[in-house]
Amino acid sequence: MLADLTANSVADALARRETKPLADVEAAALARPPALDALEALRPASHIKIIAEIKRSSPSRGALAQIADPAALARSYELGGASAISVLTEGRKFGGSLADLEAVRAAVALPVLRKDFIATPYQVFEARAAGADLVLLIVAALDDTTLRELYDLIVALGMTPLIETHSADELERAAALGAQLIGVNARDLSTFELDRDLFGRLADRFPDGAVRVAESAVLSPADVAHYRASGADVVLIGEALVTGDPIANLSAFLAV
Ligand SMILES: O=P(O)(O)OC[C@@H](O)[C@@H](O)c1c[nH]c2ccccc12
Repeated sequence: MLADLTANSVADALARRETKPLADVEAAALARPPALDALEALRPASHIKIIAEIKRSSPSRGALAQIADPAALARSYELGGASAISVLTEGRKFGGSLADLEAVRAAVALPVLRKDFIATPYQVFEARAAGADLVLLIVAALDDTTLRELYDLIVALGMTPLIETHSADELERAAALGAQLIGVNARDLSTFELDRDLFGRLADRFPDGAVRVAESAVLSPADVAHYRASGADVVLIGEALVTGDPIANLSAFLAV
């Protein structure tokens, strides 16, 4: 399933490349004002930090929310105290687009993450051209050579890679990259099964100094407290924020 999601995202990027050649996207990426310092925004603090996600649907959960105006939702996230915003740009299963990312970028002063199945340099240039400050790389979807190439390109463009893992072995691969921002996704992207305790089991295997991000499966403040107690610096929350009152939910999540 992860392989299909990635193959589809790469195919969609190749189709866009027909009308927007790499040289154009590269030029647009380099013409952007510099990316925001996401590592600074997500630096460990005395309180948990939240990356708030804009996601219309997912293969595991189906339709979640219409989100006619992603910029307005992003402004609510900013008002509610989020430290960064994640925008799903995958179109087929998650209902997102690069236009969503651009609209969000224009609406808020927070760092913005391109959340997609990134496997080619073209997609990284697209992210920067749309105004992304962070780009997600999923270790399970990439071989080490590609992972290194994309990681270095993200950094060279002034952005911050968020390296997503789902096992001790993948955490080691993230550490070998020198990654400073590493996530553990509670959801296995091959089976879509949730393991809420995976983050806790892996928390002390993060490399020294890395910012520790717990991804997925937060529905209540108790879930945030559980991740915090297990060592998370940051939690990435989608479903609970797009289906409920974003400002009220953020303030409850930040109060733990
Ligand atoms: O909606 P949730 O359970 O709060 O999860 C958010 C986020 O972690 C999830 O959307 C996600 C994490 N990693 C991904 C990779 C691709 C697509 C989606 C994701």
